[in-house]
Order: sequence, then structure tokens, then C-alpha cells
Amino acid sequence: MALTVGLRPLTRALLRPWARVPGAALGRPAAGSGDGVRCFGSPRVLVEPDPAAVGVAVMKMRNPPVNSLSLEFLTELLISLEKLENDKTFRGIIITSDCPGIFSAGLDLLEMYGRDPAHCAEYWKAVQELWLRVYLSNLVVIGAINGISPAGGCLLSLSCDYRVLANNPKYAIGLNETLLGIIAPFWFKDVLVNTIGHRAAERALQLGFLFPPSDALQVGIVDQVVPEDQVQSTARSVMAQWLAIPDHARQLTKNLVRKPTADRLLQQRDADIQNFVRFISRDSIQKSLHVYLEKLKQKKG
Ligand SMILES: CCCC/C=C/CC(=O)SCCNC(=O)CCNC(=O)[C@H](O)C(C)(C)COP(=O)(O)OP(=O)(O)OC[C@H]1O[C@@H](n2cnc3c(N)ncnc32)[C@H](O)[C@@H]1OP(=O)(O)O
Repeated sequence: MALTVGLRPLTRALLRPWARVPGAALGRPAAGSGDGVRCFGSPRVLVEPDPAAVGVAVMKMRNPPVNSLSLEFLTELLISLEKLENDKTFRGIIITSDCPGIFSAGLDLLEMYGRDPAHCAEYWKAVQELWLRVYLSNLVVIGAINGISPAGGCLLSLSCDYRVLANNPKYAIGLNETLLGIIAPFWFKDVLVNTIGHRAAERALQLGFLFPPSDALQVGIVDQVVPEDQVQSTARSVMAQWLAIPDHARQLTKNLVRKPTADRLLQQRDADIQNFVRFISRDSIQKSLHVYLEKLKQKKG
């Protein structure tokens, strides 16, 4: 899949420090790992081969405190995913979080608040890019959702082939954009409709539902809810089932099902960026974001 990234300077800047992280250089054996064992990642994205499953990588998101999807974090995720996609050792990835209780707080509000249009455009391009990369990945992608997963975190989860959610009432998942006074873009909406159906998506999107685990399972936004300490092992068992299918048949079928949805964005990426920039730059939207960020601060104090 040839995707235009438009992130080259940042990508290069990010690649350099990796070489300085012992054992973290992409595609090279890690310090302390066995010969030929690949252990790679970046400061915020830990990627390791699953010791219990051949051909499977575990990707842990580590952007504390809440794994918000900042531009730098998105870029690191993109690079790691691209490397995995190109490394024939791997057939599947389990995406999970290294931040206790939080899968991902979604898009980084500070990338959209008080920023100039050029920054917002670059940011949105990276958001699009991550979605396309995960959604159309040739690898089997399983989400081991071990924490709360609102908005962009939910989109990331929905883009996996299968979602396992930890059974903790605090770990809600959903597209809650309306609660922030913003609107989920059409491609977020499309993925939700594809997953839970039109009527359920209509309610969930308008009301900004964050589904706790039992409701999430019932509506179908996740495929399985398991005790917290079984999320990884369940993800691994599910992975084995998906990897039992010949890659070419599974990949072509995935593409058949997902391409029309991805094409809707691919055909209008620039217009989507312009819409986002116009929308997010409005005074009223900036005010809503300000109020929401203040609420997050006050919650603490
Ligand atoms: C056309 C426009 C479409 C745009 C689409 C947007 C999609 C999105 O993804 S918008 C983001 C939606 N995300 C949320 O609504 C989640 C907001 N965060 C929370 O509800 C909570 O932080 C949490 C439940 C995830 C975690 O709660 P916890 O008590 O553990 O931590 P906090 O004290 O709330 O947060 C710690 C720290 O992190 C900052 N923060 C939290 N979320 C974000 C975020 N999404 N972006 C940037 N920063 C975030 C929070 O303000 C705290 O910062 P300080 O320590 O500096 O106060």
C-alpha cells in the first residue's frame, strides 16, 4: 500500500534518536535478546515479538500519562507499523497499552487547540494516515484494550480486526466527540456504522456514548470482554485462529470488505484536511475545546 505521508522531516527527526536507544533500533536484534530475535520500537512505541506466538508482534503504546495521539506519537506509531508490515517475520500484531487503565485518550487536544492552520493540517494528515495504515493493514491486527478508549482511541480500536476489552467498568469505549462540542468525521462514523450498524451508531454518535464493557459487548463495538488479567492471552488465542487462515485469502477478503470505506477518504483526503482545519479553527470550536480542557484540569483539583 503506497500512502503519501507528508511527514518526512518529522519522520527523519524521530528516526535519529531511536538509534541512540539501546536495543531499540528498528529491525536490529535488541541488546540482551537472543540472536536473530527482533525487538524494536521507539521511545513511545514498544514493539516486541510475542515470545509465545511465532510471527506475532506485541505493540505497546507508551505515551504517558494517557496515550493521547500527539503528532510525534502518531508518527512513531506509523513508522513502527510500516516496519512491521514490511518485515516478513510478522503476520500479526497485538496492539495494547503500557499506560495503566488507559488504552488511549484519543487525539491530542493540544494539537488542535490554539494551533495555526498549517499545524492542524499536518496533524490531521497524520491522523488520516494512521487510520489508513491500521485499517488496511495486511497483518492481522488485534486490539487488546486494557483501558479507557474514547474518540480517537476508539477509532484505533475499531480499525483492528478484532477487539478484546478488559472487564473493568472504568474502561469505557466509544466516539464521544459530541460531548466535546466537536463532530466525528465521516470516516470515524463509517467505521462505527460498519461495526455496530446504522441505528446503534446514530444514537451512539449523537449522544457521545462511552460504553462500559457489558454494553460495549452487547452493542458489538468490541468482540469479547474478558477479565483484565486474560486480555493478552485471549488476544493471543484469537490471533492463532486468524493466523490459521492462509494470508493471501484473508488479506484479499479484508481488502474486499474494507476498501470501499477507506476509498471514501482516499478520494477526498485534501478536502477532508481542509474541512478539519476550517472547523477546528472556528472561534466557537476553540472555545469548546478550551472549556473541555479546563474541565479535565478541574477534575483533578
Ligand atoms: C472535526 C474534529 C474531529 C476531531 C476528532 C477528535 C477525536 C478525539 O479523539 S478528541 C479527544 C477525545 N478524548 C477525550 O475526550 C478524553 C479526554 N480525557 C479524559 O477523559 C481523561 O483524561 C481520561 C479518562 C482519558 C484519563 O483520566 P485520568 O484521570 O487518568 O487523567 P487526567 O488527569 O484526566 O489526564 C491527565 C493529563 O492528560 C491530559 N489529557 C487527557 N486527555 C487528553 C487528550 N485527549 N489530549 C490532550 N491531553 C489530554 C489532561 O488534561 C491531563 O493534563 P494535565 O496533567 O496537564 O492536567
